[in-house]
Amino acid sequence: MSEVLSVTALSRSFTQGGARIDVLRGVDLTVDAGEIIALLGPSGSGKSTMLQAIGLLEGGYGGSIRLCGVEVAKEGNEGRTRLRREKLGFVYQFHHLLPDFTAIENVILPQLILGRGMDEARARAESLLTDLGLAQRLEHKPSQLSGGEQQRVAVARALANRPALVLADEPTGNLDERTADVVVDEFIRLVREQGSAALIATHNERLAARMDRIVRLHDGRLD
Ligand SMILES: Nc1ncnc2c1ncn2[C@@H]1O[C@H](COP(=O)(O)OP(=O)(O)OP(=O)(O)O)[C@@H](O)[C@H]1O
Repeated sequence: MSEVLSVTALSRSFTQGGARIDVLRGVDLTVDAGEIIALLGPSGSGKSTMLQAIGLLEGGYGGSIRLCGVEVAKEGNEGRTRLRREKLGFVYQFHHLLPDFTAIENVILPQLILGRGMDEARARAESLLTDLGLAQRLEHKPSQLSGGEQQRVAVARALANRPALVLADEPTGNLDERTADVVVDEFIRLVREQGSAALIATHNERLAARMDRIVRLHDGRLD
């Protein structure tokens, strides 16, 4: 299996009010192409911090992150931005959709940023949203959609560029249990269909059991 992500000795500390907390203390993780991994850990254990580092959203960490064979620390800002756009997709707890754009526009936009033509981007967005049961909601704005629908649009947006790795931070944390189950099932199905890997932080052991592998963050390391 080819390797999508290799994290070695990842560390991250914060200093708050003069006190230093070591949130990540040497995290090692390898993710193979197409692998779907649940990241579990109690509140405050550092799941979001870990996803932010892997998401190349923040510097300030120690250790090594290799994404699709590229050592991230050796890249400048431009290189990191390109890697993020080309290789990663993100789903957050709250959808973070652009409020003034329709569902389909929210899914088209990241594709245009990567240079895909409008017709192709629109066709891909429509196909993903239809697959997620939103064929009748393409022209709705986020505020006109239910929480579960908004999260489906966020899933479509994350997958639009066929990322090698999807990072999801509590993707169904604000949904009721039944809706969360359905959205996670659809999410996993689509990720599998297109062969992406995924690292999904969750508190929910039941949802985690549907994934290929579970890793647990504890005392700043993965068990
Ligand atoms: N920018 C920051 N400055 C100071 N401390 C921070 C910062 N970001 C995170 N922390 C601290 O790092 C620890 C880990 O936070 P993080 O959000 O990564 O945990 P989590 O496992 O995702 O928690 P939850 O499941 O509640 O979302 C917490 O104690 C938090 O207070």
